[in-house]
Amino acid sequence: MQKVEVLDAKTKEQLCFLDKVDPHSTIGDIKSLFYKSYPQWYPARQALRLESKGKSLRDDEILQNLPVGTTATMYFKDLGPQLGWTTVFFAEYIGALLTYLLFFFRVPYIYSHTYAFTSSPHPVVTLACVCHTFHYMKRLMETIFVHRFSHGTMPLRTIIKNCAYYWGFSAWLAYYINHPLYTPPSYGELQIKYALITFAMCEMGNLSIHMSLSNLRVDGFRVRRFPMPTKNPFTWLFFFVSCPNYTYEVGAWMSFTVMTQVLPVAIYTLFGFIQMTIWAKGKHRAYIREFKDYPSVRMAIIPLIL
Ligand SMILES: CCCCCCCCCCCCCCC/C=C/C(=O)SCCNC(=O)CCNC(=O)[C@H](O)C(C)(C)COP(=O)(O)OP(=O)(O)OC[C@H]1O[C@@H](n2cnc3c(N)ncnc32)[C@H](O)[C@@H]1OP(=O)(O)O
Ligand SMILES: NC(=O)C1=CN([C@@H]2O[C@H](COP(=O)(O)OP(=O)(O)OC[C@H]3O[C@@H](n4cnc5c(N)ncnc54)[C@H](OP(=O)(O)O)[C@@H]3O)[C@@H](O)[C@H]2O)C=CC1
Repeated sequence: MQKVEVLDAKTKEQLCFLDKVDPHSTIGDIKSLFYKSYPQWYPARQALRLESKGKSLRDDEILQNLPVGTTATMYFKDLGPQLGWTTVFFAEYIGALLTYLLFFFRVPYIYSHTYAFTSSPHPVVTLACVCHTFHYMKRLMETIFVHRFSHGTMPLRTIIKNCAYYWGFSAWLAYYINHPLYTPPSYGELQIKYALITFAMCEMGNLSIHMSLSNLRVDGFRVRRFPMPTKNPFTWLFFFVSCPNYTYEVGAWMSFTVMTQVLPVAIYTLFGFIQMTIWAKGKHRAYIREFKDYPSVRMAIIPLIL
């Protein structure tokens, strides 16, 4: 049996002393024991570390494999309120989807009252609504049926930030696309048709990558692997980039920009691109660090460039 003392990471004050812990226990088990003494800190809120400012231990790490003596000293940090990913994504995506529809149906008090519940004479406006709705419905379905998230939860402050981002931008895009004075794209049907084709391809590509990532975890979270192209041609982008799901996501929004020819859509695409590039570069660096045989030709998000 092993002893575990848990100290507050900030004050170094002892919060708990567990004197009979099975050495095969995981960090997740220790969090559950700690939770018994502190019911306000459910396991998902807890971060346990071996150094007060070090890296948080993963829930699946085993006590006897850690570099500790007979008494393991761990530092506790409260991560604050947490929400499950499915709840978070429902709030983000359903919010974005419904906000857009308010503008599409021109509910009163958005545009002049003479336009209340009228529809646009331009077919591209309806097509844009179908594409936007499809995009978020797809992401909702992926959240339920495809993704296997490693973090069980998300911080409450992240959901507030993400909802502001998605709902705010959805309203802004929808306002202009569904505006009674909206003018269709300069090159008419040809522009719309090509944009629709690339949009559909990018959506299929994005789904294919999400399925590949999910398949990496079919046998649980323990085996560490990096993603590889499969027989599905949409996954061949893995030959060139570490995060093709982001490449396809940016492609879908670029197509939507060409389809609607609306400046706020281009601005939203740019914001998404910047955010995804930051994440992709971080993940790319992590893959290179972890896997010595990582393909050197791969870039983070844009083949051969970025
Ligand atoms: C016209 C309208 C305009 C509107 C404008 C609105 C402006 C808003 C701009 C904001 C832009 C935001 C863009 C969002 C786009 C969103 C897209 C998506 O929805 S993508 C899918 C959703 N994904 C995410 O949102 C990412 C969420 N994930 C995270 O935030 C992090 O993964 C994490 C915090 C959960 C964990 O971080 P990670 O790097 O994996 O862990 P570390 O161990 O390195 O820790 C770093 C740091 O975070 C603390 N931490 C870790 N876990 C948690 C947790 N569960 N809760 C709270 N805090 C956590 C950890 O302790 C570290 O802190 P430190 O102080 O260093 O100790
Ligand atoms: N329009 C916009 O502004 C933005 C849109 N998005 C969209 O949302 C989608 C999801 O975003 P995000 O969560 O950041 O995408 P990620 O690529 O970080 O993750 C997608 C899923 O794949 C898992 N995963 C990732 N890498 C691996 C790996 N090497 N092995 C096993 N599983 C892995 C993740 O698990 P884990 O829980 O470990 O992360 C997660 O479940 C994006 O693909 C994009 O389509 C995202 C950001 C901005």
